Amino acid sequence: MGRRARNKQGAPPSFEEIQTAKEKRALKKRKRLDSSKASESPKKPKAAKKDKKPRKKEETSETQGTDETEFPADLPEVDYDELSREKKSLFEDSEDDDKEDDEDDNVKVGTLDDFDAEQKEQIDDDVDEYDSEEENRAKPAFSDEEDAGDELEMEKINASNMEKYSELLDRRAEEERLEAEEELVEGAIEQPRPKILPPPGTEEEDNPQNHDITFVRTRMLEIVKVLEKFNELGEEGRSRSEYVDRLIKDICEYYGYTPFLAEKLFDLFTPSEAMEFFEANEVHRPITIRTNTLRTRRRDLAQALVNRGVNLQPIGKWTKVGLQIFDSQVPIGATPEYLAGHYILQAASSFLPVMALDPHENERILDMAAAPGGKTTYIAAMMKNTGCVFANDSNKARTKALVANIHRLGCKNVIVCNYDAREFPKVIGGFDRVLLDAPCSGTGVISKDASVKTSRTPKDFMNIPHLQKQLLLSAIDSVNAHSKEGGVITYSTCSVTVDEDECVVDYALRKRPNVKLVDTGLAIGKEGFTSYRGKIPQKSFTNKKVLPTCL
Ligand SMILES: C[S@@+](CC[C@H](N)C(=O)[O-])C[C@H]1O[C@@H](n2cnc3c(N)ncnc32)[C@H](O)[C@@H]1O
Repeated sequence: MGRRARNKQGAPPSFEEIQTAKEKRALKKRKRLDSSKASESPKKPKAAKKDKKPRKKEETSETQGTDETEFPADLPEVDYDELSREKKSLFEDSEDDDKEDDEDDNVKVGTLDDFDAEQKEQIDDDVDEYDSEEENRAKPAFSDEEDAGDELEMEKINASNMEKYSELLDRRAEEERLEAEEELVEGAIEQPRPKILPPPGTEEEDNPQNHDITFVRTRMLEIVKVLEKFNELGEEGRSRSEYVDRLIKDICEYYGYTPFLAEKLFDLFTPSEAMEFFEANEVHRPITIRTNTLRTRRRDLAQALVNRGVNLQPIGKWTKVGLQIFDSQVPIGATPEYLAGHYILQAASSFLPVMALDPHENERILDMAAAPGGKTTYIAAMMKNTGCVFANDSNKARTKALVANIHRLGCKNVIVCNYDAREFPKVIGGFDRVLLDAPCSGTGVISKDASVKTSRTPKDFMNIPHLQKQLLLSAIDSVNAHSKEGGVITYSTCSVTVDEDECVVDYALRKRPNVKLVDTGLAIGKEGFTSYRGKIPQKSFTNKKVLPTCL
């Protein structure tokens, strides 16, 4: 069965990851031991050269602590080395307009240099101790198999090796965290057939243990471990469903979901994937912006924002318009560049439906559920303000934000309309491409809207898919199947449930046999479900868009 793409950010390590890390660490320890022995050999006089104080663990965490206080709690932690590298690569990026970019390649961004200097200053204090450690310990003590050679060269921290040094510190902190997590789980798990479930009759919710979140968290991890290897670890006389029931209750207690939604979401994944999913929903998504190429280029925008004290980097290789914001001395939604429409605050994932739609210049495009316009304005930019985009939304109040964004971003090829999109084929048809970014339950954006955890009911998962199915049929009926290059529909939601995604597409394919699935051409993402509880007879839908074949 295909599984959903995992969002690794902020998620706890899976048990497989813990296991792999454990083996890696054992290997490293052996290497360290070997190299310590080697360092005692008289051939390495350096190890005994100076009498410097050994590095203290707390100093590493203190540095991290300072970093944390420098940033607001809702912003992600920053890997400054990575950031610095990415910043530099940002200015080496080849954008669409390569020629102009070449001219700007030598542009000097003062704050980038300042940033490098600051970064160096920050670690300068550590350098002496690092030197001493470098000399007192066996050299490859931090080393991984892959970079042991490089580290042997690291005589002293300097501009060229400070990134490596920082990576080593990060790795060490990560190792310690994993070890702690591992001990937590293994402490209870390593004995055969541990008794994790409360004895029958003591399950009552007034049992104070069931509300002690540390206890509940440990138990969740233990139960997941058992469920992953039930035959080996399941307690005799206890069924799998007893473990699952306890786990669902613990998920509700710990993360605050209703039992209905916790179970619905849990059922989409393996137990450890489910835990990663629930954990990821507790972590704020990165703040990202999309460059409005109708007004500026990403390089110029980045430079302007860096000059205002914004720490940023490109989102990834798959987008040339996205930037991730780490921290900022100014409100990102109120800079002069924002007001001038040089960018829009937009989740990186929301670029993807538009990239899959792949709008071309001079086409006629329908965005069926468009407010507040993040995707409409991207479509307009990709079309370079040519052709025509119909931006529709049934909610009149929301069209105000849509109009405001269209104006701010300078989109001149957009017509805003306010219909129930189910009626759209009767209003106007013959579009080259249609985007249906459907209204949905929001189960994929719980980190943004935690109210979903308690507000969604079983009825929602009947009514919402029903509307989505009707909208998708309208989308298909609004497209011109004979369109030269187009005839394409992209269906997207912010939800992870099969009812709202695969089942909706499956329904449309059955109702409109002239339609077929085509690849999105996106470089990221994973295959979705090919079957789910006997519901989906079709092939995988993820990373597919809908293409009506000629009638
Ligand atoms: C997920 S949001 C769209 C977000 C938008 N595409 C963007 O990128 O900014 C779904 C939208 O569908 C609209 N909507 C709900 N039911 C609709 C219907 N029957 N016809 C058209 N729009 C509808 C909602 O008002 C909401 O604005």
